[in-house]
Amino acid sequence: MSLTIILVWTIFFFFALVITRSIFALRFSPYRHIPGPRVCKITQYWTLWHDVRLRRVQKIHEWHQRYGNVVLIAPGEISFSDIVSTREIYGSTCRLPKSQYFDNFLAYSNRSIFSTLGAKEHQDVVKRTIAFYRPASVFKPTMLQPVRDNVKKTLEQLARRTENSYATLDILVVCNFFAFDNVTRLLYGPELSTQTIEHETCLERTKLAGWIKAELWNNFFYNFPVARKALNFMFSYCKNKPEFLAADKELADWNMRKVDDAARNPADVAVNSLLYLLTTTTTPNGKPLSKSWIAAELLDNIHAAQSTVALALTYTLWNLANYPEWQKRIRAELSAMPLQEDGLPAFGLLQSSPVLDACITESSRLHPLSSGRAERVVPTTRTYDGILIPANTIVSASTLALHHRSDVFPNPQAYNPERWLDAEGDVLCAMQSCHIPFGYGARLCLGKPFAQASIKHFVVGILMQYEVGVDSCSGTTSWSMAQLGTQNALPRDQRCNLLLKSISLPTV
Ligand code: HEM
Repeated sequence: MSLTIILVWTIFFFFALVITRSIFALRFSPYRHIPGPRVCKITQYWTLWHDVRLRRVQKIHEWHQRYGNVVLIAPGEISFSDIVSTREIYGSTCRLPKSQYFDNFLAYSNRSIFSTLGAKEHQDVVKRTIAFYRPASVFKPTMLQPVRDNVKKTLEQLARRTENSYATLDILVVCNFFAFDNVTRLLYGPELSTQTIEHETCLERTKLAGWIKAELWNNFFYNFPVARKALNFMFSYCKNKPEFLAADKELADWNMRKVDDAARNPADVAVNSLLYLLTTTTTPNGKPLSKSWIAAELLDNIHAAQSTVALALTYTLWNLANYPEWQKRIRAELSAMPLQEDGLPAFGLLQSSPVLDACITESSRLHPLSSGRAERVVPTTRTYDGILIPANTIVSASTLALHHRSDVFPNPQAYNPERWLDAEGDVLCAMQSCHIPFGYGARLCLGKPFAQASIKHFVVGILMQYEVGVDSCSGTTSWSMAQLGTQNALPRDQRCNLLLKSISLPTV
């Protein structure tokens, strides 16, 4: 047979396959009645293509705007953007298991709390640490003081860099350092945490840049794990592996060294750290937790806490830089608060500061930071929002679409903290229900109270010292700040240059 005939037959079979698959998907598939782009009904590759381009989250939001609350995003995968379905998917009643996507978050071959799939298994492991993250624990002065100290140290560092007047700085880098120092302190305690805030070029800090690069590649690697293996193999003999390949392993090794240090010198582990809790906790049959599970849980907490908090801070400051009138209103609120010895208002007062709250909440509505794939699996055929969903379908809620519902948030693209100050009764209730930056229900973010306390302290510290502005020459624009559809939604340019101008707030 000649090569031409083989080629013709190959093309013929390919088209026959595509046509058969399309006819099946559009006429006979159990998903044919679900609204969504036609191409998504036929193949999963269209959504996958947007995923590796880091545009998945935004695309799904666009599809919700076009097709409504229920959208088929790939054969067997459905996204929702209404609160009733969101409650059913994530609420404690149905307790749907997480999808296999979370296998990507295994560390040292262990499942951390975050990557545990089944509801029952999750209930068993979350018991170990849940009390550690509760407001009653993290809002204790012993837990909050290190955060406040880190704000102070960051401000001292900024004062040197702004020479007490003004400068344009990449605030994302500053926020990354702050978030990293905070979480490492929470996890490992003072002896084993970074404690390097003074040294901008220390090992951990230079590695942060690599971790951000690795984050940008993760969507590709999660979809094509073989590609990661192949690249790792190709570069295995290179001394200097590209940062995006080496960073994850370096962080994992660095974290494991902390666990080893703790095992060698248990006296160095502070009693209020997560490491202490994990090393002193036992399984139901009285055995200590395995070293690799402890390390996996700590590593997962770094992933969960570091870039999310850094980005929450960055976007809050970016929005305030664009709306200086809200900075003034926060400062007016703060000016009525007496300051503690460390120069910041007491946390109790920050907790009841409606303008500050409204500005941070509105920022997290416009820029949700963990808006990736919170997928769950429907075990049996059932109805959501009046639509029959076959068993084993992967379901998720689109955080971006919920946060931009125009019936709940009029003019949803606008940064308008006033909406949170004005709303009451049912309107406020609907807004709160559709605002899920920390997830929802049974798997709600454990670190939410700690994250909120860190964000408040940092924003207040900055606004008390500086007017934050947009520097039109810096290259940071709304375009460069548009979020990428990654697990932690980074800005497109991975930087945020803001102008910091010193001010002095009248003291009380
Ligand atoms: C602004 C900052 C943060 C955001 C936006 C955020 C967001 C989220 C979201 C959306 C989830 C749920 C994911 C899912 O349902 O699949 C989650 C889970 C989790 N987060 Fe956070 N997070 C933040 C900060 C933190 C911090 C500071 C910590 C730790 C100190 C933390 C620890 C965790 C853990 C352990 C889980 C897993 C919970 C479980 O499965 O039971 N997060 N986070």
